[in-house]
Amino acid sequence: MGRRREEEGILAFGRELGNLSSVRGCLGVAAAAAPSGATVTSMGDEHHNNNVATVQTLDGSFNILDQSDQLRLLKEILQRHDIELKSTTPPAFAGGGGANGNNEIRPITVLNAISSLNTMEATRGNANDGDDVVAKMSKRVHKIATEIRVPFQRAKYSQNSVDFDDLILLTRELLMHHPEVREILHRRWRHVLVDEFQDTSRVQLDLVRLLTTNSLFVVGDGDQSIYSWRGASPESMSDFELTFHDRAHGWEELLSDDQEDVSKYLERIDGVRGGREVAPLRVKSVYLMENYRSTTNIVRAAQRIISTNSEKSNGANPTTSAQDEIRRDMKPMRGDGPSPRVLACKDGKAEAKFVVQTVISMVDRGDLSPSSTVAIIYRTNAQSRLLEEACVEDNLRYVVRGSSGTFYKRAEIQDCMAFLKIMYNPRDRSAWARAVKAPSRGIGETSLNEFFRYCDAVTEKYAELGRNDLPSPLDVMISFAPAVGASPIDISPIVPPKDIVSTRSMNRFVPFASSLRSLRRKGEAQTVSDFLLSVIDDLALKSHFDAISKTRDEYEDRLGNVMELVRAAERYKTDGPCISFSSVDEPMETPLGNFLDDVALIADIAPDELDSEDGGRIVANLMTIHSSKGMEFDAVFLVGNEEGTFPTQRSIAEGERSIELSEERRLCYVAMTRAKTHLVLTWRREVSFFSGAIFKSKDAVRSRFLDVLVSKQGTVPGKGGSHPSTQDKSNNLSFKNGTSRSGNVGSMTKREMHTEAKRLLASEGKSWGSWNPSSQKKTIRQIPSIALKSPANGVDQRPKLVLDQTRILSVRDSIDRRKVLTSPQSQTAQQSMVMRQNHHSSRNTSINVNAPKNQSQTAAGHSNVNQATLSGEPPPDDMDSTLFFPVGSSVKHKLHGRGVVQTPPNSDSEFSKKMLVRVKFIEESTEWDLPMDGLVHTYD
Ligand SMILES: Nc1ncnc2c1ncn2[C@@H]1O[C@H](COP(=O)(O)OP(=O)(O)OP(=O)(O)O)[C@@H](O)[C@H]1O
Repeated sequence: MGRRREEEGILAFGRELGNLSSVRGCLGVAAAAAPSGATVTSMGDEHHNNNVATVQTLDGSFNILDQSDQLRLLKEILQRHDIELKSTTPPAFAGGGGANGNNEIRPITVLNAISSLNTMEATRGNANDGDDVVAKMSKRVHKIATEIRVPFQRAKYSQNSVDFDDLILLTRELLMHHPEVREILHRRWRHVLVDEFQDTSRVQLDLVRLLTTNSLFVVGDGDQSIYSWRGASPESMSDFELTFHDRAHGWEELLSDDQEDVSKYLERIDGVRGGREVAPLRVKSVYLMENYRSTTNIVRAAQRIISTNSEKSNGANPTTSAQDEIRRDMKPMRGDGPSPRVLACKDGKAEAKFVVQTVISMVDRGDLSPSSTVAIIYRTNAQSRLLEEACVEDNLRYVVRGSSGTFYKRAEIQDCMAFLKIMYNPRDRSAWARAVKAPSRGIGETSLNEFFRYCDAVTEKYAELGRNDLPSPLDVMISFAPAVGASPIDISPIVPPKDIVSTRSMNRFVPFASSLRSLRRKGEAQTVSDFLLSVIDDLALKSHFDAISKTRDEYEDRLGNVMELVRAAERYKTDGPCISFSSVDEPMETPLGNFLDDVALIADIAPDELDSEDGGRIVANLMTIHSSKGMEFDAVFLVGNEEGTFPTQRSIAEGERSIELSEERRLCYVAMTRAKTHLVLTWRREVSFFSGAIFKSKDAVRSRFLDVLVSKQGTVPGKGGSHPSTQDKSNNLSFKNGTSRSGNVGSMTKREMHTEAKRLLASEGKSWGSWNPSSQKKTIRQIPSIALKSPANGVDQRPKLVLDQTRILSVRDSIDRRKVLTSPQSQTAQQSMVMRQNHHSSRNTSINVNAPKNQSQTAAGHSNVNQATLSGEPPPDDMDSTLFFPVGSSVKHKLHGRGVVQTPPNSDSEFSKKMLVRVKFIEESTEWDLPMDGLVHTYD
């Protein structure tokens, strides 16, 4: 509205350079604007460690050091101070000193420690960023970081350079201690907008405060705060009012030298004369109560995950927080949609297959169109491997989003593969080029070319001599190793290396050649997966992955990927030793060859980017939860929901109310809220883990997040929640404003409920108009609660609807069942009859706030029906059908015999509510939709 652009400051705190421009600009402006002498780091003396003797200065043309620049500088400083990151004392436990399993401290750890100390120093006196990290630092890391923190700073500033932390910390310091600089920025930016406010750290918040004069607009969702590991403080959002409300300006209490009357100050910077009254800041919170993205069922399911009730450790005395109230009042605008589904799969392979085939069948059935958007979301990058393979196998187009890219193209995977390739096909020069650099051995391009030239010379000489025992490049490299016993091939007398290979290169080749010789021997005895482990150990690849990782998380992510590669190689473990050099001339089908071929097939198909010309087919977007932030998809599949995977083992170890576990919960919320219409959550009954030197399988435990979803009581049985039986049954209406996904209300369709509600209201002489939401917010109760009588005390004017626990009528009598299930058609018809019958009983017995409990139980139980006695494990009461009978699992039915659970129809949102399971029976080869209580699992 005619406002000058420069009046609006948009702050972005992301680490990506693009996003940093505004913060850089801020410091740039500040530095340029600072009067001579008020240089950015002059506050070093005042506020930094007193050891900073020399005042360093930055000018406006400073450059920003990225992490590799920082590490280089750090190593220099460490060297100058004679500080060794390696320790002479043996490690107390694997990974104790550094992430790479030995007692070496990683340079990145020191860098992060310095960052935390700087933040602590800058925010001294406050419970602030860095405290936790400092508390968790080892003594040695703390000591080193303390010793070199100041020299490191000084070195940076002397080069007129800053790092990412400095951008924020220095700007904050500058604005705190130089009112003239602050004023320049206040004049320039009168309106500040911060997006993703939930991800701001305390220091960033200070910066926002310092820049705020009289207008600040922040947007965020505390439930989506997923970057606490990067310093984000989820409280930024909830404490917003506390921070700003009734303050004269943002920087109140942050500055000691702020003397000027605020109204005069604002008049001055506005250029307005004449005593305008300046009101204190008033925080106005606007809750966006309409959700245009997701269906009601998805919104309610996600709310169940995030609600504070689900965090109660013992389920006792569940209270509803104000935040929960607001969440519950959220009005989804897209109708109910299908229920989110929870499914158990046998293992990772079955899970991947299920997800991919479900996507394909959803398109076939018309639930999705080819242009629909689909995401397959997982917690860690390594999980993409099986999903990618399943996509390739079933010809589903896919793309891996996020920086990690497709599995087999990840750096650490390609490094490992390079060694396998040179073992299998030593003439693969690209593999050599990669292998010699993993890790760096000082073998550069020149040395490598010398090696290749020497190989060529050997080939020529052997041809010239007419010899048919031409050594491979691997033989050639191994021939450089010092002879151990009788060397099988001694090439040097035939082609002397010194004519081609320099001494410098030869010195580099010798240790590498020794490693390769020993590895080749192992390859002749070990399976592919064991051999891969030998490659990783013998060549110290973990240290290499450590060195190429910027953070500990990145290192762990890489290790996770590599272990996933080993797991992929396990497929060939019964095929014997991976390589055989006994018949070099005859290409043999070796396990290693088979593995490489299979990988090549997947790697070749795996797209880096999708060709838009190849449109017309649906694309699955594979990504981690973190990468999915901000996106939305018609269908979302969230996989790997087991304890230890999601939430992660590390967060579980921290305890139920830990920051880590809360963040996992928010991650789950973020993932679920990416879905617009379809949401499927899967977990694996069996997962494998690496123990000692082998993979072991173990029974997985369903994620506590899924427990919350499938538990009718809305609590977490076992893992931090009380057992369902101890819970208040009235908590059953899990998706209050939408539909119930489980059986209790599911016996009535929504239309039926409305009709029923109207009928009851009419009989009570009430009308829709008399029903008012209690909340002042825009509360929408799509299915109003109805009661025959209002409570006597008249406090709550909302009538209540109490439905009984009835699911569908269990036709347990075998003769009845035979009659009912004579054909799929008659079964469906009969089933609806059963549903209607049940509905009838609900109406008569249960829509009554005063109905005695046993009355509804009688209706629910239909206790006059004979109980079928089937051997096996009956389904527990608090689970839904698809959960308990995973697709592909074997089941037994008294009449139909053995069968296999089929994919349920996605389009039929009533299906899971009716607790039906689709089964294909072996003898009849017919598919039936049967009530789950007539089925039992078979494990043979
Ligand atoms: N007023 C509206 N009318 C119709 N659709 C809307 C409206 N506002 C938002 N939407 C749609 O709702 C979806 C979510 O909006 P948007 O991405 O802005 O939400 P968000 O708050 O940034 O979500 P998140 O933080 O969860 O990623 C988008 O598809 C958007 O087009």
